[in-house]
Amino acid sequence: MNIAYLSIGSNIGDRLQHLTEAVRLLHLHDEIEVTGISSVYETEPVGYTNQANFLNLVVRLETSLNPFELLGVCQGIENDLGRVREIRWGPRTVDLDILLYNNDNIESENLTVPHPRMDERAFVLVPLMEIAPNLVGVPIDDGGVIRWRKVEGVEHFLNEGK
Ligand SMILES: Nc1ncnc2c1ncn2[C@@H]1O[C@H](COP(=O)(O)OP(=O)(O)OP(=O)(O)O)[C@@H](O)[C@H]1O
Ligand SMILES: Nc1nc2c(c(=O)[nH]1)N=C(CO)CN2
Repeated sequence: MNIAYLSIGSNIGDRLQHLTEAVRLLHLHDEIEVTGISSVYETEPVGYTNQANFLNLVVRLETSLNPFELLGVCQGIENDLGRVREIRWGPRTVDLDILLYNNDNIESENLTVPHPRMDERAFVLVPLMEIAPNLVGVPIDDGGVIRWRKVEGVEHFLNEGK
């Protein structure tokens, strides 16, 4: 079984309904089980700022689909929910991006995983951190991404009193 994380966003129409329907359609797929859903966040547009605010969330999936099959399902859901592609990074009824697929690195014409812009997008990292705190990473100068790991905190001094 494979584990994937998707970012889902909407900034046209009934945004929350679009997000809800996208998650429902994913979960209804025979080869997908949605096993984690973040909170929904209202976010200002990045990349192309002359558009309405988005609602964003991140989901965790377990799936027998390969990454390219999963991309096809995502694009089918976008089409089912009426997405029209007019302006790059522009308004959309719904957008489903594959963030991570296992620990795979995929570089192909139609699919790059990890998503190439995920580590510069708070609308991705904040909901991802909520459902997978051990997965958030930061880019490093060789173009890679280091993955943070949680270590012991420093709050123990609070128990020592002042
Ligand atoms: N990880 C990925 N998830 C989804 N689509 C991807 C991914 N990597 C590459 N693509 C390709 O990107 C193409 C354009 O996707 P789309 O129009 O949704 O981009 P966008 O969401 O507006 O911008 P961004 O990719 O910056 O989020 C898709 O047709 C798809 O083939
Ligand atoms: N806040 C926000 N901004 C965006 C988003 C998005 O989902 N949320 N998606 C984009 C293209 O993928 C471009 N800009």
